[in-house]
Amino acid sequence: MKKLLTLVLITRPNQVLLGMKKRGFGQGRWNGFGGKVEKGETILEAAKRELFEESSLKSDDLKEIGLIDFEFVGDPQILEVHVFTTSKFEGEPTESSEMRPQWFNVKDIPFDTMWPDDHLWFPLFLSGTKFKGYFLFEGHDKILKQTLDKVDSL
Ligand SMILES: CNc1nc2c(ncn2C)c(=O)[nH]1
Repeated sequence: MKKLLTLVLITRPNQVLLGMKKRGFGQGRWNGFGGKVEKGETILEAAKRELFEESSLKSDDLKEIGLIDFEFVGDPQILEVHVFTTSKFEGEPTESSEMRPQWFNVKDIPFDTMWPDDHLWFPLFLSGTKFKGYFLFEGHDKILKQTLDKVDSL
């Protein structure tokens, strides 16, 4: 049982745009922008749509840089998260019902208010290294098992 999700990380020199999730899954944590892949849309189309819906930014340059499977003890649904990034975008980051956007210096990423896996793979994303990961969570704070590998292609 896999659920396809997208995650978009927008960068500008020395900075990453994150959004404070205001409700729902991951509420209270800074994260990239993204969400579910709907029927009839590609994963890339979903990433662009969610980016616009959650931040008002538009990009035709999203590049997939990571693939992460998240499993939660007791939940048969595995989240397959496709991670994209770009530094080419249009618009101004704007708060939405879902997200409050804010630019962070790459040296001050607020990992203590992000998902506990993020500090493990962010360095790979920031260095432009493609990666595949797997994280087994117990609840939303404890990682029981993990794998993280650099890959040449996704
Ligand atoms: C469970 N950890 C985790 N889940 C995420 C993330 N982004 C989207 N989803 C669903 C993330 O960074 N970590």
